[in-house]
Amino acid sequence: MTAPATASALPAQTDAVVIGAGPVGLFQVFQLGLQGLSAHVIDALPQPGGQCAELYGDKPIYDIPAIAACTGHDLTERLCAQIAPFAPAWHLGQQVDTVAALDQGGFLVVTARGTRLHARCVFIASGVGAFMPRQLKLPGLEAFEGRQLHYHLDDNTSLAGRHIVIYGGGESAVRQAIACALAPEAIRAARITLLHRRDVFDAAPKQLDELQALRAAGRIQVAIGMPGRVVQQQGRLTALELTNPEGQAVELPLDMLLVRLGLVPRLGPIADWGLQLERKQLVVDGATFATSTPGIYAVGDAITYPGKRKLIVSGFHEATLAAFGAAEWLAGTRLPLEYTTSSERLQTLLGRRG
Ligand SMILES: Cc1cc2nc3c(=O)[nH]c(=O)nc-3n(C[C@H](O)[C@H](O)[C@H](O)COP(=O)(O)OP(=O)(O)OC[C@H]3O[C@@H](n4cnc5c(N)ncnc54)[C@H](O)[C@@H]3O)c2cc1C
Repeated sequence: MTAPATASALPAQTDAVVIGAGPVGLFQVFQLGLQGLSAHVIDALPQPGGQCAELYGDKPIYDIPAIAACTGHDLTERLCAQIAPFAPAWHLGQQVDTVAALDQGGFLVVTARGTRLHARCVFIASGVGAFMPRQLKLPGLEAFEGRQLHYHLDDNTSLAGRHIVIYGGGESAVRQAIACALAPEAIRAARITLLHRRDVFDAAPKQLDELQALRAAGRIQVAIGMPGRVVQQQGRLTALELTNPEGQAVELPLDMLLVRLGLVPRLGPIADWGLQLERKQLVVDGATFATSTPGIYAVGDAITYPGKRKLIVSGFHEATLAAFGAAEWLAGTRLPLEYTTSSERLQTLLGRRG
């Protein structure tokens, strides 16, 4: 952890900040809600779900208790619905840079986008690290980021009249190309090109069928080649120069380039927060999931303890005990176990009673 911070602007107050909106961070919010603790959730990605949404959104998971099969996206949706009664505050698309103990108690949590939160306790559910888009490195390309070069696209961004090139061969590139082709006509791109180094795409069979149908209908074009150079005119990115499979240099004109080469996890600033680490994993007490700093808890793939398994169900167990650990630490006393089936207090918190 960095030195005690002095706040320049008044940060929002909350019981808990949950760093990471993967499946374990989401379930952490639920368990905190049952303890009557409010939460703000922060994730570097623009949407919740962590690895489930980003790495296997359309693939099936078979080992979630009582759900015979669901996809990564399904699980994320179910978890978001389950925590809705607790109305967490969301801060997506921003990485947490600093967690600092405050002289007056609690922690100041600051993100790269300047969000400042004063929390009574902090839960690190950061998985394998903050997911950042894998960048396309070409001389001069970086200068177009945010204008013609993007790594994420909001659903309602208007591409009307433009030629968008989506670069990548994995699930997220394919999904993005399909979404662009099926966008409402008023905002749909004039031309959509999916660019990959070979004509083989790694996505779920349903998506591959959809891609094939849209290609056959001429709504998505596929370009094969490796980008080697940017072409610009009067400060505008006008094309990418590709080396095609025959080894020739060809130009692919474009108005917008969306790079979807997957994500790379970065442990990032967590290593600077003064917490005990073992092989880049946070060391926790397996009874309360407290880290080496009182008031900071850690759960999910980010942690290590004897017997740790990197499974979603293990993370759910950890989140449950971490919420009890924090609630008892804040209350200074042991708290009773209540069941959601029979506790009026819990049912009221869940919005199941009038
Ligand atoms: C291909 C694949 C298939 C899998 N299949 C299964 C399965 O069938 N069953 C199963 O149980 N498990 C499965 N797993 C493992 C499972 O996905 C992980 O155990 C689970 O995602 C861990 O959840 P988490 O919430 O701890 O971390 P993650 O899902 O990694 O989420 C962590 C989140 O924290 C964010 N973050 C990190 N650092 C910061 C920061 N500083 N600021 C802001 N945000 C930050 C990241 O952006 C990320 O969104 C699979 C994993 C993979 C890769």
